[in-house]
Amino acid sequence: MTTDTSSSWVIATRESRLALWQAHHVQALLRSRTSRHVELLGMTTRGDQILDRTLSKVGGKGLFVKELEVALEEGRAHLAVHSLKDVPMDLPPGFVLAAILEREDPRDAFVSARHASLAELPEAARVGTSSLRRMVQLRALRPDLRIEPLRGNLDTRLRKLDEGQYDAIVLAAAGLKRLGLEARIRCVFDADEMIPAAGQGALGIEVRAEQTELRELLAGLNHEPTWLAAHAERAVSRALGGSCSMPLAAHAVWSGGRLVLNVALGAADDRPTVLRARVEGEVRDLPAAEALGLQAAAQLRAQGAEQLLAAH
Ligand SMILES: NCc1[nH]cc(CCC(=O)O)c1CC(=O)O
Repeated sequence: MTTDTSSSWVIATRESRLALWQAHHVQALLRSRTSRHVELLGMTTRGDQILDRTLSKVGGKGLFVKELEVALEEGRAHLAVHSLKDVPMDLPPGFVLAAILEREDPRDAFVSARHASLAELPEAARVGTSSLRRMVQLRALRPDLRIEPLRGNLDTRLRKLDEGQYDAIVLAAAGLKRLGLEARIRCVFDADEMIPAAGQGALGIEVRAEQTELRELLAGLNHEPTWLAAHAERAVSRALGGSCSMPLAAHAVWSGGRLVLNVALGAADDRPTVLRARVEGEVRDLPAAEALGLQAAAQLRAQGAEQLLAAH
């Protein structure tokens, strides 16, 4: 089924405030580079319908992406804008990432009404967070805290904090900044101490592989340093099995022309173990970026990643 969309590019997007901000951002960038109309097609995904449950228990991040891919497949839309963090490591056959935009702040943020930082939280304070990755790292930093699941879109999470369900919450700085909620951030975590998720803070644009004209247009939006860093991060996850029920952190930064990749892997159960590794290299192309990711994964395996993964 293909409709006549020859005069416009249609962007498939989820309808959360953050997703719409991101889609409008890409729409504006594209409008300055093409004479075609650029329109949005808002959609509700399975992931949005079940926001009250921990995602890793109901099938993972792919739930935010699938419906958008169906729209691309059916020709109702041409490109899908995603938070790269939510994009599974392997796309279905026929789909490609056409561009990754320059990364916004990749760090996690600490939000609280009464407390200025994690260190200032009283003993046994309740901290809400939505990801296993944050849970295991928070537990390593402050074993006394009561770390509790927190689901929902950004506004919902902030509301639950404001209602007093938690003493503090931890979430991505990028989302808060994009929505003009930066003032809610009391402090950001050092990315070495609370390592971000693969792709955090970056936007990925997905298209059907055969859309050559569109891919050329989107190549102009690609930010090469972010593209390489994100692929190194994503390679770690793929090498370890790529499941989002895995509390894996992977974050790469450029330093003096070299790419430095920090990774951490925790246990999904109550064990306090967090394995960490740091690798770096001169990375000039995609194969080198992915090789760096594999090297980091190998270091985690050498420390016993298998036993942690086996428990999932
Ligand atoms: N998992 C949901 C999600 N996907 C992307 C972001 C934030 C923006 C980004 O990382 O690009 C968030 C919210 C969060 O983790 O707090």
